[in-house]
Amino acid sequence: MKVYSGLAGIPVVKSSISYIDGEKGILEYRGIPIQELVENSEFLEVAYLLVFGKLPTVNEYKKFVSDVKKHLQIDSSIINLLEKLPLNTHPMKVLQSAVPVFSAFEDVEDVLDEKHHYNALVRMLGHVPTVLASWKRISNKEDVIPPDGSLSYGENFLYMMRGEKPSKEEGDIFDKCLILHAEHTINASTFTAIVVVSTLADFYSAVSSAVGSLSGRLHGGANERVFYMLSEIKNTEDIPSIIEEKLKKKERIMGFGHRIYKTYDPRAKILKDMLKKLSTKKENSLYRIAEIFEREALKRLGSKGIHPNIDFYSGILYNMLGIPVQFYTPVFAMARIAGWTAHCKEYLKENKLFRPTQIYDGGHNIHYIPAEKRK
Ligand SMILES: CC(=O)SCCNC(=O)CCNC(=O)[C@H](O)C(C)(C)COP(=O)(O)OP(=O)(O)OC[C@H]1O[C@@H](n2cnc3c(N)ncnc32)[C@H](O)[C@@H]1OP(=O)(O)O
Ligand SMILES: O=C([O-])CC(=O)C(=O)O
Repeated sequence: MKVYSGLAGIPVVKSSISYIDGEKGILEYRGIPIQELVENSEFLEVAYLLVFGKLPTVNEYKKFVSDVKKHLQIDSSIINLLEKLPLNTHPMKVLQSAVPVFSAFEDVEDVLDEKHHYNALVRMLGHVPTVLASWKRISNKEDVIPPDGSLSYGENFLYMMRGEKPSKEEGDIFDKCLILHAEHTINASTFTAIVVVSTLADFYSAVSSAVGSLSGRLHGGANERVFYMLSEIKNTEDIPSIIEEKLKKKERIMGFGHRIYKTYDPRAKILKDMLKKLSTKKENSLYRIAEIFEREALKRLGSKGIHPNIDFYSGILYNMLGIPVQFYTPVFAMARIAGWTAHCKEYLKENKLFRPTQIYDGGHNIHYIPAEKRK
């Protein structure tokens, strides 16, 4: 028997939700290239596409958006809960704690029932932006701003978080970021979600667990670390030695490398293009640093198939949109609700409890030693 470390290269599902060609740098959602969706669609439409397998008709989409917007308002008990938390609680932990509480507002009769899948999806898409924006305001001792359903999904989030309405351009940029983060086959957090749902736990438990999985620095948590890494650079001439030093110490370069992509992550390319366009209008020193960092890191890592991933450039865009650094990974989670839900729903069609095995390499017949005799 052999151990498949990290399950690398082992298929655990058949799925029609998204497709990656890691050699060519291709990503498709339900067969549609990511570039085309970023160009033409909006996040909630993409969420619908991912979960229901097709683009919605005009009426289907109207109903879906209206159902999500009905859930932008959260119960005052959730705000009370947030108000009791220590002010320095990381927003990923806040999110991980808040999502299971949403189940108190839905009578989940049967996890296999598609009604639950729909209800949980629209509730989480509606509640999560409000929880995050409220936590940003509460933790800064600012007044919570109620949602404004007349704004687009992304505009409303920026408004609730910042306290001022974003421009149309800011709303569009944010929406495109959400599309790019919505889904990515069986990554660690999506795998977590389907493992949880395979026990027939509800979708809130699956998503809460997935949020925990996404928070780690080898996964979504890298976007926050990239921002700190780049912000610490005072002089661009130091970049080559900073990279050398990290590699010498066997440290990972945050925002670089991927289990599946052995070339440039197509999402990073789109984010970089968006930043490049914005930087021609307004000088952005962090983007300039990131570009030089990328060039220098690629000189050392590119030949090993280690390139920028989605987490490398996203934080610089979020920074431009006025989103505080600790909220970069939570914003990733907000978008990924779509992918997690799509996979949970798909997995339950032919559910099989996840229960892998192990190769035991411990001892046998070892006897209990009373505490006073232990060394
Ligand atoms: C949304 C996302 O989750 S995207 C990924 C976000 N995570 C990061 O940006 C963190 C930095 N990146 C990494 O740690 C890795 O690239 C991972 C974990 C994402 C994927 O790596 P894996 O496929 O598991 O490869 P693994 O960890 O086995 O690394 C293979 C080799 O590449 C090296 N390597 C991989 N990524 C990096 C990196 N970012 N910096 C330096 N070296 C790296 C490893 O040190 C290892 O070298 P070795 O064979 O000499 O020991
Ligand atoms: O696919 C992965 O392993 C990580 C990733 O890029 C994502 O989840 O977006």
